[in-house]
Amino acid sequence: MSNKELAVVTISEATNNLLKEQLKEILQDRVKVKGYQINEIGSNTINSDLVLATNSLQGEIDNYITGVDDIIFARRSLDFSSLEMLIKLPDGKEVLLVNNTEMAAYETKSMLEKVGIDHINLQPFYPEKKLNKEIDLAITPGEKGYVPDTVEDIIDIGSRVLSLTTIIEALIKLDLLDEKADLLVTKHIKQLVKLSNRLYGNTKKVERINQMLEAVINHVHDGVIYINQQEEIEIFNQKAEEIFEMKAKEAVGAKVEEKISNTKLNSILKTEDKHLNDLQDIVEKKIVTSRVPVKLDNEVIGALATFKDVTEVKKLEKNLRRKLKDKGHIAKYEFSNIVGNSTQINQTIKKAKDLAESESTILIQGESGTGKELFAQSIHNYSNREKQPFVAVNCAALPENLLESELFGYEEGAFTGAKKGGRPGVFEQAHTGTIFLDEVGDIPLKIQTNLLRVLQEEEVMRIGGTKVIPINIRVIAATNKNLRKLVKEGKFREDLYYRLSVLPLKVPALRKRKEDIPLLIEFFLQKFNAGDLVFSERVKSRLYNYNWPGNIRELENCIEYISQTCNERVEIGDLPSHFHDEDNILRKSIEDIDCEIEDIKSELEELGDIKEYLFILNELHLAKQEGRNIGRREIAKNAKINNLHLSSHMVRSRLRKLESCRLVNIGQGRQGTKITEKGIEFLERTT
Ligand SMILES: Nc1ncnc2c1ncn2[C@@H]1O[C@H](COP(=O)(O)OP(=O)(O)OP(=O)(O)O)[C@@H](O)[C@H]1O
Repeated sequence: MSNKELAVVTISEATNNLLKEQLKEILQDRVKVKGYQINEIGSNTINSDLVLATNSLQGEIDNYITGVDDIIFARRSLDFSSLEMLIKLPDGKEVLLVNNTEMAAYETKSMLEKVGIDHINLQPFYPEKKLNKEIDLAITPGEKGYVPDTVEDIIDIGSRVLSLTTIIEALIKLDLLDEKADLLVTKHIKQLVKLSNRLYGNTKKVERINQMLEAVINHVHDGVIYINQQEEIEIFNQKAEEIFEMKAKEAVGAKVEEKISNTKLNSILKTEDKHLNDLQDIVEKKIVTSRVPVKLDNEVIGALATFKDVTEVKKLEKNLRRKLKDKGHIAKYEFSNIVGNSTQINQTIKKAKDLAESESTILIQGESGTGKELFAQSIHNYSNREKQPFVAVNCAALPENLLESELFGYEEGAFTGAKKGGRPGVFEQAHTGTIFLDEVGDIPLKIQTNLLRVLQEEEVMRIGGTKVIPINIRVIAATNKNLRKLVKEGKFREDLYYRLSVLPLKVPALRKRKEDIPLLIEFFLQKFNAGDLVFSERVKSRLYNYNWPGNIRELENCIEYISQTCNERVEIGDLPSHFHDEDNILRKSIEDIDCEIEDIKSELEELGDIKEYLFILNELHLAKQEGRNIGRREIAKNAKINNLHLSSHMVRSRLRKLESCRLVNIGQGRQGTKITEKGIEFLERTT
């Protein structure tokens, strides 16, 4: 369930239930829908993100609800299917129009008149109203209880449902229009088109469909075309403009065959058959088309088609095929390939082995480069499916339409060069084996819905296909994102999250299992044939204390870099620059300082007599303690007194060396040279 909430406020319980039902059907589990009857609100506060109240509560609702900024007053429309009966009533017939409030009665009257029911004489009637003449017929939108007993016949046109405009307004406010547009259009388009045709005849065309409907149609990701009985185009959405490279202005009103050859839409008017997911070449493009007749009273009044352009997918597909071929569908790694001996990694391996034995979906979570895929492959190879395929798909690497085809496949002929029998998606390829959905947190919402269905029903339908293919797979998903957070933000379906995270496995970050670093360094040195490289103590310490944001992958890259750039010995300066960035280094440990001091000591020893360096540092330290400056001449003089041969020139070169080790700071002119904190530490630890 999403964390968004919508409150529906009405007068009657019946209306409340009806509106809630309608909203739930559209919003499904994306938004929590709560119902309140106005009289029952009392002192209860409503904390929903959005309130949808019936129109008759305008002006009144403020007395009941405070602190809610967003209130939509529901406009409601009729259930179109019942209008036929009203059309058949004789002209001028007097009819009671019964509703639960005065406002609602007048609203319904005006709505009926707007849709063309203006040939009968509608008399609004509501509870307080007195009936001063006898009328034998009442029309009511679901409020039969208010019809006076004297009335003989009642036509119940059904409760008024939320108008499309209101639904769209709510979806916009809940930030869900993009996601729900496809669903809305399929639900409403047929009804509205039917109505506009039936009630307005053919003289008034697409302008009869309100602007909001057009907005919805234009939001749909597929091209949409609707033709009437005369084969004239009435609806031509923006996506259709793109696919057919033609403006709607040019298309609407024209015969479909004159504008677009080969849509086969006009034949649907005659055959009345449905054609779902056909693959066609239209305007030199590969298009997946679905066509359905639109019927009223069993009479075909038009035909509707949707078009999905798959040309682009085809191009991307080629590259992807190549990549996948390189990859093969086998899992190379086993648990024994996982390098490390820390308690953390050993526990993770143990848990993974336990999980491998079950058949349930596993969700592996961990930072990037921690070895999630390595674990997924090892789990597969440890499971009963080890001899079956292991198919990995990186959900973040592919654009939406390509990912869809990658997962679910295409039917025969979808792409030039595609194999006979179409191309199976990874679900089919992984049949009887394991599918590894890497970066699962990056799957677009639209595909999440399909994915959930495949996981629940254990069957797939290829794009352009009609048959369902049963599949038997074990799913391992991985992500470096916080899926729970994505669910809260509405970016990941909660139901899918629960479906995937049946068995969670957390792979620890490298910085949390430092003991493994030396083992991994050794392992990668062997891998890159650089086993005889010697690391200085400082390098070892730096690699140990580095925070490794890219985890093992970064360590692997680092060792590869070193193996190519260094010979024999690796010094601190040989590491890439970001290894020197303070932000990337964990707070230094005592061992780290010790190692560093050892390194400097051996470096200075190599340069000559270390005593000379220690003498200079000592002189600087004494001067610092006494709060005076000391120059290189004075140091040279004092050295002589102590039987040490150090010319002022020699002092200068040694100071430079000490500065490069950050043990001293050489100041300008009279400022003189100062020992640093690190210099003092070095002195204390070395003497
Ligand atoms: N414990 C380990 N022992 C040896 N090699 C490892 C280990 N963990 C990871 N690797 C290696 O590190 C690299 C990254 O691992 P992998 O691709 O499995 O990480 P990941 O967590 O799936 O990364 P991402 O989240 O970026 O997809 C691979 O080359 C893998 O072989």
